[in-house]
Amino acid sequence: MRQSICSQQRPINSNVLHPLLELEDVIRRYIKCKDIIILTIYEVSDQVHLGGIVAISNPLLAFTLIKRLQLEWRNVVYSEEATENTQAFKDDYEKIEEKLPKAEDLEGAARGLMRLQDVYDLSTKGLVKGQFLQATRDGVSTVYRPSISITLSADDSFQIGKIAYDKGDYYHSVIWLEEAVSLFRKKLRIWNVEDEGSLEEALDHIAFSHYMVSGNTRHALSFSEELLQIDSNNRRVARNVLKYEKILAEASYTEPNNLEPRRPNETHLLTRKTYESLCQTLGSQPKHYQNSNLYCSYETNLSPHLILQPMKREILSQKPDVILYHNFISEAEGQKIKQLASPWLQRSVVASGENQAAVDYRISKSAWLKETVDPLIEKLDQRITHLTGLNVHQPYAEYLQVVNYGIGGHYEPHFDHATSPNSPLYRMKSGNRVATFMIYLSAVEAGGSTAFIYANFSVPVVKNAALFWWNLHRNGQGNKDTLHAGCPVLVGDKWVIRQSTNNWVPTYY
Ligand SMILES: O=C(O)CCC(=O)C(=O)O
Ligand SMILES: [Fe+2]
Repeated sequence: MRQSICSQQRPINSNVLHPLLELEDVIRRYIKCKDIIILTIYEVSDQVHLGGIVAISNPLLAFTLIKRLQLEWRNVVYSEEATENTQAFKDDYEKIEEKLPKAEDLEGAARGLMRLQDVYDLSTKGLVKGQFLQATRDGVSTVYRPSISITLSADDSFQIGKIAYDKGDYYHSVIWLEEAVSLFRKKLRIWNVEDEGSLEEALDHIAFSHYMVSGNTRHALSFSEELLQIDSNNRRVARNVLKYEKILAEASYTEPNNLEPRRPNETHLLTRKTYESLCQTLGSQPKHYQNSNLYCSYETNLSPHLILQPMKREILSQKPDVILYHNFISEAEGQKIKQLASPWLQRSVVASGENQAAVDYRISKSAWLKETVDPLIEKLDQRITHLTGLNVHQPYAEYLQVVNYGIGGHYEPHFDHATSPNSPLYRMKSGNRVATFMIYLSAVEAGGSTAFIYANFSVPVVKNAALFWWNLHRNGQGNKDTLHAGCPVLVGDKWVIRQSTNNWVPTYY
């Protein structure tokens, strides 16, 4: 016997769960609807309740949950099977539909999953089975072991492949549709009302993807032939079969040298290889015992405010200077900052020429907190000043920025200082960013480290610690060694506060 939904303990504090809780209310009232509807909500509830909030940090659960709420629920509610006695249910569903994840959320979740798969070199077959496996020279290694295993269905794999396909990303469509085809084949034409895809759809899309990604006409032909056997009246597919046969029969046809689909470098990142290996490992920086200049100490910066409670300082690197201050913020302060920022979070933007824009290479949400919002902000500002000697008030600095990276959220390699005179920083006459002070407000379960690309090391997320580095040399020139990145969050929810100080020069100088 399943436990009643109403008696189950509700999880708290997760953005993704709000619409689910409302759905539960609707469902409770129409619990006598078709079994399939009840099953779907039970399934989601079970998964969520079993692992609580921890489980929702699993990217596979996040994707399947968003897919259920965005796509599968709609398919069930508007299905023929659900038409009897469900008009009232439909009305309620339409009332809350606005709050449910949108198609763009589903696309974002799928693309986040593909990003994680690329950066952490995860096997697609493993992901489908709920495992986070990475190919190594000696076999496979487990990158992360989830507390509950979420397997992906044929339709889940189809949906990820289809999202890649619609973007013209045939590399990912091939690898995900391969899984979808093999799972749909095993289902022997059993169709679920909530499903969007089918074996026919998957064969159709994979045939064209193979043709597009590596000119693999033989694969395109064999998938099209399989489809034609199932759907013999499909004239379009029959024409495709003829087309592929003709190409292969041409005297001038030569098999492409490399039929392995090649991964696209969408953001044209030159340092991608180093960046990804730093996200997977922690790099090869010397250890403290190998370099006596990298040591831990208590720091007061000669400030009377820190004499009684010095800060635990760990020097991580000297080229560039990077320092980690442990326990910089308390648990309660971190919680409070997250609460203050939450209502104001919006998609993060970056300087793009003279403007600001949302870009694929930075995926997170952020909010700016002025000192007037709460006395805690001023308290933190002062603590930063006591420790670093830097003035962190306007116009010598920006406002505190709180950043939240969800699953797959990242910030590809970049400099915090402006490298072009057209940067908005110069237009505001605030000077360039001298230093960055970044506080980790949360731990993550896997991924999310801060990677210093040229310096070849990465810093794992240490909850409540603060990372500090100088972006500029003493002469005001940008320090190229500071190229750094926020690796994608594999499992968890990463929160940071960042503060950049400027070398603002008053105009009367
Ligand atoms: O999140 C991180 O680890 C790095 C963030 C970062 O580089 C930035 O916000 O400028
Ligand atoms: Fe940065």
